[in-house]
Amino acid sequence: MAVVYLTRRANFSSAHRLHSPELSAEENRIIFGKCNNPNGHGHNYTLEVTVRGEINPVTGMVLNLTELKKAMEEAVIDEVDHKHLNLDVPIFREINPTAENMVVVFWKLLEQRLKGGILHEVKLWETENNVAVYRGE
Ligand SMILES: Nc1nc2c(c(=O)[nH]1)N=C([C@H](O)[C@H](O)COP(=O)(O)OP(=O)(O)OP(=O)(O)O)CN2
Ligand SMILES: [Zn+2]
Repeated sequence: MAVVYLTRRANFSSAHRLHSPELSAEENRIIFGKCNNPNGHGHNYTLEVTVRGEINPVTGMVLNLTELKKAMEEAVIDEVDHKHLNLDVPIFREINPTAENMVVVFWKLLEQRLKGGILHEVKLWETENNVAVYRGE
């Protein structure tokens, strides 16, 4: 049986501030620099989600891409698009919204939604030069 990797991409826009409550104000400024500005700043993120599985011989699909689109929209995009992550998204009130933390959070949301252990990779482009990847390890 052939195992195929299937990827769907989605875009969203969010504001965030990089800040750790475990650090002093000065340490936060030193570590996070301009990204620690209390007013926050925005990114146009690109999320890429890859599932992995055998091709269903009847449908010819690993997973219907329409289902993957819906799962991504409902589990992730609707929660974060046009939001200030630190203020409007409960989980990021507790977790610093770095790209690394975001991919792990998104993995958990998508894994619950997709079920069946088919999730392979969650990739988040924060800018065209900065990308974080998580494979559930
Ligand atoms: N390990 C991480 N480091 C940084 C993260 C992150 O999520 N993980 N995030 C940021 C900021 O969010 C920052 O906004 C990154 O974007 P930007 O400042 O635009 O990036 P650059 O200065 O590198 O801009 P280039 O145009 O790519 O030069 C910072 N660090
Ligand atoms: Zn940023």
